[in-house]
Amino acid sequence: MAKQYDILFRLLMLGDSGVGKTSMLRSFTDSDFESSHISTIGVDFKMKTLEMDGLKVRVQIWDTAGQERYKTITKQYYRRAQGIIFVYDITNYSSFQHISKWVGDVEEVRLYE
Ligand SMILES: Nc1nc2c(ncn2[C@@H]2O[C@H](COP(=O)(O)OP(=O)(O)OP(=O)(O)O)[C@@H](O)[C@H]2O)c(=O)[nH]1
Repeated sequence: MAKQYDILFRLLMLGDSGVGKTSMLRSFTDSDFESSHISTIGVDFKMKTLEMDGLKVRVQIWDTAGQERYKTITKQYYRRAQGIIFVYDITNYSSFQHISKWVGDVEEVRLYE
């Protein structure tokens, strides 16, 4: 059976609830947009395989819930990611200010592992 990919990247999306994490991901993997906001429960993921320099690169993107109540679940994924996409809503200044809090949460988990 042909190999499905040559390289796998695991990425994680973090940011406040409602900033558009799920929407960005759907747009990237399915070229689709949903106008209603259905909050992610815990963690969800989608994949996309891209061809780069003759290599099949599979990107596995983990979409986390922005709501505080899911923090215990979402933190479990901080360690496993090779890259993190911090998302804010350009029309919501506090969601931008909170980016430093999200970065701090990641540092807390990754520095003390
Ligand atoms: N106008 C506009 N609305 C957007 C855009 N991106 C997302 N939205 C809307 O913003 C709302 C929230 O989007 P989601 O992608 O569900 O947000 P989220 O960050 O995944 O939220 P949680 O799962 O609760 O953490 C939805 O109603 C989307 O339709 C955008 O670029 N422009």
